[in-house]
Amino acid sequence: MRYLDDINPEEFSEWFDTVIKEAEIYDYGRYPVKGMGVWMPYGFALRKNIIELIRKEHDSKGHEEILLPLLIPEDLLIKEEEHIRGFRDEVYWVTHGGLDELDVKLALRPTSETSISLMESYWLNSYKQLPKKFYQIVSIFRYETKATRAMIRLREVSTFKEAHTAHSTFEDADRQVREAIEIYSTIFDQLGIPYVISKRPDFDKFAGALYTIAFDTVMPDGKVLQVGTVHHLGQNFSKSLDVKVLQENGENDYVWQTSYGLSDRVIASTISIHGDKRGLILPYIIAPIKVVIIPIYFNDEEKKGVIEYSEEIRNELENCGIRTVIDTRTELTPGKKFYDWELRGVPIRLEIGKREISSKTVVIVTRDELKKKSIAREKICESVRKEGEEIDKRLRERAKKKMEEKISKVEKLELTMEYGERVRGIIEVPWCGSEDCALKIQERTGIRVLGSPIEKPEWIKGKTCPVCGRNAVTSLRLAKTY
Ligand SMILES: Nc1ncnc2c1ncn2[C@@H]1O[C@H](COS(=O)(=O)NC(=O)[C@@H](N)CS)[C@@H](O)[C@H]1O
Ligand SMILES: [Zn+2]
Repeated sequence: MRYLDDINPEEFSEWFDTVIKEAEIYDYGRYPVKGMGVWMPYGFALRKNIIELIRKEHDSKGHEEILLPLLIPEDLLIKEEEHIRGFRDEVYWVTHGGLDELDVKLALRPTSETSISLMESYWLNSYKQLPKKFYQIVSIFRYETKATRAMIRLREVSTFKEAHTAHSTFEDADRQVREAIEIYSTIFDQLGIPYVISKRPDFDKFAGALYTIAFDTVMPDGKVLQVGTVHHLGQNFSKSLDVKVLQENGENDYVWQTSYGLSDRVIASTISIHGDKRGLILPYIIAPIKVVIIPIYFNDEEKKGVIEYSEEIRNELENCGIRTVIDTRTELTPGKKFYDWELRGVPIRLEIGKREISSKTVVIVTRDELKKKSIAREKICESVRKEGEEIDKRLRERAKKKMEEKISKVEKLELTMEYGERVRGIIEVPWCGSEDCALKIQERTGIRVLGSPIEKPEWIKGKTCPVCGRNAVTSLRLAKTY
């Protein structure tokens, strides 16, 4: 099997670190600051396409893109009590300007609820302006003390999309949470990343939130990665930063807020979930290079015709917006070229030799199936687009099936570390709903509580909580996480 299924954590991190380097996506570990990596040209183009997809979904739902300063003065950052308690150990501070000590310490933003709320206290004064939906795609900084990893756990999170919304009522903010869940579901579906959506336990919600909803995916090594989160912030930040609007009833009231974030982990999971032993398999929708043409000839006589035919096809594909390259390198054999472009995950390869010219066809090989088939030269744009859609559909379905195989319902949970050590993927247990029991399960098994499904599952009917024996009201998901 070429795919990475059931690869163990060490092998998987070896595969990931090697592929992002060899495919020239991301240079990690050589830049002399821990937790900060470099986007290389091909990786930057991939990141750009993923950002465009994220932008499109936010813009289509009435979000306005803004840009807030990187630095947050200490007195502003500490305004919301719970927020700063949660972030205190993670904040980077700027203390000097040149040789001068700054009179106020400046934080590198770990996230921007405080700075956006301050600006909203100037911008917002009437309910007629609400709901307001802002977002920015920036670098944020967190002094992560757990092991840092390329794209997955960074100290400079270089692709951080943070959305911040303001509403007249609690209910409208709740509606926004549901809209954010829709936006994230669409983004992950387009990237073929499968996910489970869970309400985090209170002991693991975002600092300053009323509640947190998280998108988790299962990586090839069976460990779970939190790839997106949505938070209902209540009036916590609007009260501490005095964001009030004149309501319809003539009262001045604090706005209700939400925030939701994605990061470089979206790129890391797209790479990891679809990759195989040969390297990347990039979904057609976000591949920087959609088609690579490999001209095949055995002498200069043939070469001229084959290159001409290839250029004609490349030009036609480029003209219909399909990024296509012809690999004319003379120092590599076709076989070496196949290997190189498969490593880079280019979704479609066209092989063109003299036979194709005479039969007015091309040989097409899709990166996920790696099977050759001959298709007509005419309507090449349409055929390539159709093949691209088929690739993305197959990638999405394969990934979803793989994840579902790694989710198991467990009625009798052994509350031991040995049991926890053996867990791969996600386990779901019946749960009484008490956070105390959830904490006990986490402590006794050593695996992380992801939270509970947002819709109550049927299967827990008549089942009991593995800790207290009371009737289950919902299920609790647990997993080894990044
Ligand atoms: N150190 C990190 N490296 C890479 N991604 C991270 C890191 N920390 C968080 N993330 C990702 O960023 C997402 C949003 O971060 S968060 O803390 O949960 N939420 C916020 O910061 C809120 N302000 C919403 S933007 C997380 O779901 C996770 O996928
Ligand atoms: Zn219980």
